[in-house]
Amino acid sequence: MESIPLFSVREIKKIYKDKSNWFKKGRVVEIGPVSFDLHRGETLAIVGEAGSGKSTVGRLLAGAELPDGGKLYLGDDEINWNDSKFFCQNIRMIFQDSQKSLNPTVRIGDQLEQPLLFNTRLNKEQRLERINNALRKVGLLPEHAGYYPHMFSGGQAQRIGIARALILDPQVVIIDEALAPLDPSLRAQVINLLLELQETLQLTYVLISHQISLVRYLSDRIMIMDQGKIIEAGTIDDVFETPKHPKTQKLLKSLDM
Ligand SMILES: Nc1ncnc2c1ncn2[C@@H]1O[C@H](COP(=O)(O)OP(=O)(O)OP(=O)(O)O)[C@@H](O)[C@H]1O
Repeated sequence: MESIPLFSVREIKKIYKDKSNWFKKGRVVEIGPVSFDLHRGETLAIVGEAGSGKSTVGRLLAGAELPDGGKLYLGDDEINWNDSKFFCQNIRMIFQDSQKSLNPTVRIGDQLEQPLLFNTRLNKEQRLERINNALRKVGLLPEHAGYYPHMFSGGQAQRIGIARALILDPQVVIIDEALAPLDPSLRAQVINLLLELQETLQLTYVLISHQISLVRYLSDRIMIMDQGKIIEAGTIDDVFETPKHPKTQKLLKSLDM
């Protein structure tokens, strides 16, 4: 294993003023601090109940939200939080509802072309080649570029979400609850696809899920969050075999293992 981690996260945190209801008005919600190191090709799962802060961490990692503290490094380089182009090119996110995150009025090919237009200097022919390759990588066909989102099933839409995340050849991919909405057989297919892509492209994944059962076979390490804090972290085998925190033990008990 390489000695320098590919992706290092140091004490990132986010502070929100809770506006969710009148009684809690003014209450401060603090997410983090969160720190971890990931080597190239590894997967970290972030697991926690609704509201534990995992999606906030995902958005911070992808540069979609600015933190109230902390640092990110890709290899040796500290990432500038305001460098959205750098985030676009290196750290991408796959969302839960691919169908909804696609623009219904724009053909898939044009949606895949947008990040290439904004972030690369490829010419039209090169862009088309990238789009065809991205579609093939996720098990779709070049002719699918001419289709509109509604012409795809949920599983295919998820594949398009993956193609879109990979089109700029990122190093880190944040997968936020992207497996939860799929039925078990489709989910197995998407998990296999993610594992295959990870191996061929040496991708580094952060997998965010509220279902601990979904992450076991995809992850090397796991971090459990509760009320904005990390309550347990370790290798997947250690945490599954000897969970230390009572909440982790409860999450695992609910698995019916
Ligand atoms: N934009 C925001 N403004 C104010 N509070 C927020 C904001 N985003 C998240 N929060 C608060 O931060 C906490 C964590 O939310 P977050 O969505 O990160 O949790 P989560 O574990 O991903 O939950 P879920 O699975 O429901 O998405 C919650 O208390 C939420 O109300």
